[in-house]
Amino acid sequence: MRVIEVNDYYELSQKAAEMIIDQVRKKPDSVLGLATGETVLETYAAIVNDYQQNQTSYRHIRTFNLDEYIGLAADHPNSYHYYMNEHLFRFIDIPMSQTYIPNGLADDIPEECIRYEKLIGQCGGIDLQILGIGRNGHIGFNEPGTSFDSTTHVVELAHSTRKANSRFFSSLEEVPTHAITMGIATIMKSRQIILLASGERKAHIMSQLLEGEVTPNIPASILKTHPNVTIIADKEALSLIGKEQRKVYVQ
Ligand SMILES: N[C@@H]1[C@@H](O)[C@H](O)[C@@H](COP(=O)(O)O)O[C@@H]1O
Repeated sequence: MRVIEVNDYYELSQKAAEMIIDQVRKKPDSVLGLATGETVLETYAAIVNDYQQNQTSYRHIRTFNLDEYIGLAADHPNSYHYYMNEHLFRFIDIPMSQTYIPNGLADDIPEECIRYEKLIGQCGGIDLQILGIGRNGHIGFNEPGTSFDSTTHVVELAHSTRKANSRFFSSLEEVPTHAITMGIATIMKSRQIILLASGERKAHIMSQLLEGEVTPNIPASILKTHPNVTIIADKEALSLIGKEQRKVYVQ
């Protein structure tokens, strides 16, 4: 695991976009794993900007999103389907039929999880997975305590996660209680992973992640055992890292 330290959120977004665009140019039929949340917003904006300036093509790219709320329709403004269309897909030349997001309205949700997991395999697995990190260390919606062997599954969202995500809803009650998420084993099968962390609100979890053990209590800690993980984090997110850990990880 290597950590690239950047000055601020702007630089983080530029760097992340650059690495994704690089992957797309090198392998135009790449399978990308995508995340939602606030952190990746400007990365997507930078990708759109590059598309408009340089016409990088996504025609043969396939994408798999990490997660989706259960019970929100694709056109609900807080669904991750809506988020992805709104911030990325509608601006680039990717055919919508090549963009996959778990269906949180499926009649048979456990079956949907199995289908989604299989589909990733049928597409050859994920070349590059983008991750954000929750303040409790969650990746996707894999909350603390999730088995490292988990594949795509249903989760009950932690109160802290619902509270954190309630900023996008009009009230906490409106935040769905459950979601479908790729599992930790699903994420770990990706050939390359980039995790993004920005701002002071991620400083505590970043120090726990970099200084602590590999433990299911901090789902992101498993990334330390993956052969190709890059963390892009800004100074604020790395502000609580001790000197020794800095030497080990930070470039
Ligand atoms: N399911 C998402 C995650 O995929 C995301 O990475 C994380 C961090 O979000 P943010 O970037 O808004 O801090 O929280 C959400 O719960």
